[in-house]
Amino acid sequence: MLPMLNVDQALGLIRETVSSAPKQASSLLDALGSRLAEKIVCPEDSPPFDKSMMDGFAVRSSDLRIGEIEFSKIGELAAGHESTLSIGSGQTIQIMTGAPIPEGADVVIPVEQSRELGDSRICLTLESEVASGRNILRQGTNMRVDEDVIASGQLIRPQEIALLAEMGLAHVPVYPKPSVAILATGDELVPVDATPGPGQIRNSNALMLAQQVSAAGAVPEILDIARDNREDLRAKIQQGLQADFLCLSGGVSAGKLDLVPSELERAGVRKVFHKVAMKPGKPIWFGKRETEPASECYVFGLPGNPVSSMVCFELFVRTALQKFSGSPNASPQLLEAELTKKFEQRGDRDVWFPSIVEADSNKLHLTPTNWKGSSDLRSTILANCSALFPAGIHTFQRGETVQVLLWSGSRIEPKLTHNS
Ligand SMILES: Nc1nc2c(c(=O)[nH]1)N[C@H]1C(S)=C(S)[C@@H](COP(=O)(O)OP(=O)(O)OC[C@H]3O[C@@H](n4cnc5c(N)ncnc54)[C@H](O)[C@@H]3O)O[C@H]1N2
Ligand code: MOO
Repeated sequence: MLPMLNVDQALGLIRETVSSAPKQASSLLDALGSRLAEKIVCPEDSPPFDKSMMDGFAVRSSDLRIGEIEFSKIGELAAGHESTLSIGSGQTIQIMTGAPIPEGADVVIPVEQSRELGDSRICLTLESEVASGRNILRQGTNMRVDEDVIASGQLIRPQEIALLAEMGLAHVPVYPKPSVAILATGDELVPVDATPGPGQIRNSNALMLAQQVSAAGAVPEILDIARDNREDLRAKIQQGLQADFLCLSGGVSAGKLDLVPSELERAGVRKVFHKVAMKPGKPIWFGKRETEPASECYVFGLPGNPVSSMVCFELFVRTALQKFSGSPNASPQLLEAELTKKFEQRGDRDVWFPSIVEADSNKLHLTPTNWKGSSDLRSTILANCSALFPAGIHTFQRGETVQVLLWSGSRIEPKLTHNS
């Protein structure tokens, strides 16, 4: 029998298997959270003209010296307007922030350094020398025409939207946000608002996975629970395969009613891997339906235990979604943190242990929770990450460095010291 894959090998297979989605045009309003599918080249200089950075008086620097100097004011210029006047020696135009610098001027003296003398006479007071260009933002200072300004694959955040808007790009090429169907399987499951009968439990995985999908920038659709019979499962799998991704939970291990792998293969989903040497999450299944490009679907069979589903999503599904969405480096972002106490484990699988990572001014600190296993959701409430404790090492000492996977929707809080 082949040895079970490790997490890195499984991630490698996911990156090899998942291609990025065909690009499409998106309006700027809808582009938030998508990735750019082409690099963006600057179509015009920014700023497009030399502009004033202060409300003040535009003058020639050659007229300036320390002390008080009188000027004749020949006009006023607000942002959004252009002056037809040219400034000569001894002349000034009162200018507002953002207005184009009038011809002849090469300096703006802030209004705070001015005094009206009446009869269009202005006195400017200088306490130190002023060089040409003071308080003027020259055309093209921020970016020049034909420069590459945003790389393909860049995540579109509010500031990308603003820069694209500044460049006049109302529609941009993006990788579309993936649609993700979520299919919980199991005869024991009832909807969250139903009262469980004997042997039944509530379907908590579907809602959790939907939130993880949203946090990953994708679009979830929760399907009705599939029952542990081939007909129902088959019909719901067909429904789920219409999405870009299908995430099932449950039914992937070795039980008699674990029908998911065989029904997926029957539906034309080619298995890429089944089982990874990790805890929680060992029975995870991954495959791709590739009948025609238009109906490609990537399928994850996530183990039904809630913490297993959650951690497998964070490690594997997120990585696949990143690749599909055009991320240039799709992979879980692992941080390094120092153990606050000794930790011991047994077992032959790498353990991704629900833990608390906190920050002080110079490092991250890691405290494992009192986790009781794959069904123990409660411990995850205190936690914000999984800490990786590799198989084969039984004792991890306080102060040792461990790798940490921050969960989606979680943040790192400052570590409270004894004095605080
Ligand atoms: N003989 C073996 N048995 C098991 C193995 C194995 O290798 N050999 N692996 C174990 C491991 S590890 C895990 S993890 C589980 C995963 O099993 P399945 O993916 O087949 O999941 P189920 O058996 O359907 O459910 C497991 C557990 O989770 C509960 N569950 C399922 N769906 C949901 C849901 N939507 N919301 C909340 N809870 C859910 C379910 O009731 C079970 O208690 O298999 C081990 N067995
Ligand atoms: O791998 Mo299972 O997810 O331990 O419980």
